[in-house]
Amino acid sequence: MSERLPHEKGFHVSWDQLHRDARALSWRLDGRGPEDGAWRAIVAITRGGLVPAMILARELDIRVIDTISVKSYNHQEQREAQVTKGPQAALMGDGEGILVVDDLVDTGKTLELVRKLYPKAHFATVYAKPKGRPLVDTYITEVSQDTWIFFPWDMALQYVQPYRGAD
Ligand SMILES: O=P(O)(O)OC[C@H]1O[C@H](OP(=O)(O)OP(=O)(O)O)[C@H](O)[C@@H]1O
Ligand code: HPA
Ligand SMILES: [Mg+2]
Repeated sequence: MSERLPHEKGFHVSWDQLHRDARALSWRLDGRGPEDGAWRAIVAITRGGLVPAMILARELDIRVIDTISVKSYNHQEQREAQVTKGPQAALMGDGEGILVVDDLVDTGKTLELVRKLYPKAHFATVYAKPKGRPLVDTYITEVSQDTWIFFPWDMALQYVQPYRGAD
């Protein structure tokens, strides 16, 4: 977390916004697969990639879906990523025709690791920050590096005091 916090700004994403942005991502990816425009499968990077992956799979009519789990570790300031669960090797090959999906790219460490494993895959995220942008092929919305993106699964509705009448 050391390099993740504190952040100057917050970008709050509702379920509705995420749904719209993931749909927009699917329109951008439609017909761009290597064989007649088709994608062979979607691979979601857990856990954040699972929700966008479902929406893309629905929009693009892709029914072969697998996952890759990447865990980040802190070793004296340096964040290292490690794969703790991979997708089916027979499905993946070098990644040709595979759409690898995540919710966002931040420093790019996660995508860097997955890219090394599947260099021919297409990497798509809904959101991107400048540092990670070179590692993603297609994304929808960019936010600055000092912005923390708050996803709907990490939030809850809360009571707020009226503008007049607090304390
Ligand atoms: O570009 P990076 O700096 O690597 O950061 C981006 C990754 O970090 C978050 O996942 P996290 O590792 O927090 O796990 P989660 O998806 O299970 O929440 C996010 O969902 C991306 O996968
Ligand atoms: O901005 C972010 N929001 C949520 N999770 C994240 N993981 C890396 N960066 C972020
Ligand atoms: Mg993640």
